Amino acid sequence: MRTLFDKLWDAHRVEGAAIGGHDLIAIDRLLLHERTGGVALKSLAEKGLRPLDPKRAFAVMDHIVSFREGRDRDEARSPGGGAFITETRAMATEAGLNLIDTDHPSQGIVHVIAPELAIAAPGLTLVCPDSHTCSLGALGALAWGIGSSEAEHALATGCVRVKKPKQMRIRIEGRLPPGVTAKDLALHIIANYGANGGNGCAIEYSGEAVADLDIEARLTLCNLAVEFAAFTAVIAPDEKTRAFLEGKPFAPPSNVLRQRLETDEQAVFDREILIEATTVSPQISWGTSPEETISLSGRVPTDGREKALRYMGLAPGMPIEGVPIGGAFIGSCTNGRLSDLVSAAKVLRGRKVAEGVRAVCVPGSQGVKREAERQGLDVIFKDAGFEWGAPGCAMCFYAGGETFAPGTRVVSSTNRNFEGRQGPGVRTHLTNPAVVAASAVAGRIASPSSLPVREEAA
Ligand SMILES: CC(C)[C@H](C(=O)O)[C@@H](O)C(=O)O
Ligand code: SF4
Repeated sequence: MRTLFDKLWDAHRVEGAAIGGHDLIAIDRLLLHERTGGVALKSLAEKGLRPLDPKRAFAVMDHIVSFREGRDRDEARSPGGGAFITETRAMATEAGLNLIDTDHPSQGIVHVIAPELAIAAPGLTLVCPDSHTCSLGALGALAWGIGSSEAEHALATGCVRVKKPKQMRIRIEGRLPPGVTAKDLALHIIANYGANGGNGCAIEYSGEAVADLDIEARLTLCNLAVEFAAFTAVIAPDEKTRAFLEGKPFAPPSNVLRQRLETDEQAVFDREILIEATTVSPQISWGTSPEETISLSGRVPTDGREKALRYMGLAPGMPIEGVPIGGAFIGSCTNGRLSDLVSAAKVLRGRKVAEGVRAVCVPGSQGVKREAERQGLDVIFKDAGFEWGAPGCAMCFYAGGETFAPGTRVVSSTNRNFEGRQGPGVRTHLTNPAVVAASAVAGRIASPSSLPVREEAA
């Protein structure tokens, strides 16, 4: 009796190659970005080695690229950052990798474009020197983040040496209430079990509420697994997965996509968690770790955590709703997909961002941007007073260069709220895109339902 994860693992474990408790796992597809992937390519070239199978590797530009609409090809968002772009391009080209360059029609955040292009698909192993590679497990792939030197190894050998993790199943039964998203579910889990709750495990998310999620929402749920200290996350592929991937450029053939891939009924996990979906509410982080999260209608905790409170400029026991903000960001591999932009635009339509708030939306990929523009979402965002950016990680993490002013309180659709994550002194509150939009309009942390009724709707 095996779990889905066991099946993925066994199908890729190289027989007879285990050493010191580690297995050798064959990698189907390797993703690299200009921030950490370029390092791996450079180191490999310096050793005089070449990728074993360059067409299995994809070099993507996302972390350092400028998010200025109309940016130039080599324009970075941090001083000196252009070298990451030009060097990665040169080495990826020389090595014969698939290159998704800054001006490529599919460019975007690696974890956003891998599903869009079906580079990630059920049954495949994928690695990338980036921690949020766990997102791709949402498609039934075995995908996890590695270091640059492991990426170099994977390029050269097509394999990665890795210890098989323990396994945890998180079943989410029942239905999420209206207005509660996959982001809220993920934050709820981290808040309740702690940022170390995943404890290095491979997590399988299952249950009615997970089956109900569309693929983009599943990607969001799995994206935050690494903030739960999990090795990775997986979700069994279903008809939605197949429908999502079919016909995309790198999709496996239909008969492969149709294979059943799921946990056997009697399979045993090292740990099981059961969550009742109806108990989950919209969430927002108040502190400097994703576990420092409360319900949007809740109050800042009164027990300890003084350092986080001081950094965030909050007092124990105060309601989080109503706290004035200076910035809003919608984007990232967590919530920078079309459905995220749609949910924010629904709140923004016919409304304006409050004075004194800098609001920025950066679609996760060129594909997301194109579709959003086709639907007129860019007009809604811009009319409301949002900046509309060019795809990339943008303000999800500070890379030097442009950011919010020090001390600015920012509501953000991203996944990390560490001190300085979005810039020196910047205070990040993680939440879902609709709450980001509502807060931008209100000029304070606010739920969409608390906004005054729009004139046209009155
Ligand atoms: C730069 C990269 C290695 C990093 C990661 O691994 O996650 C980044 O994407 C992040 O989100 O902090
Ligand atoms: S969008 Fe943010 S979390 Fe995602 S890969 Fe980029 S920097 Fe990392």
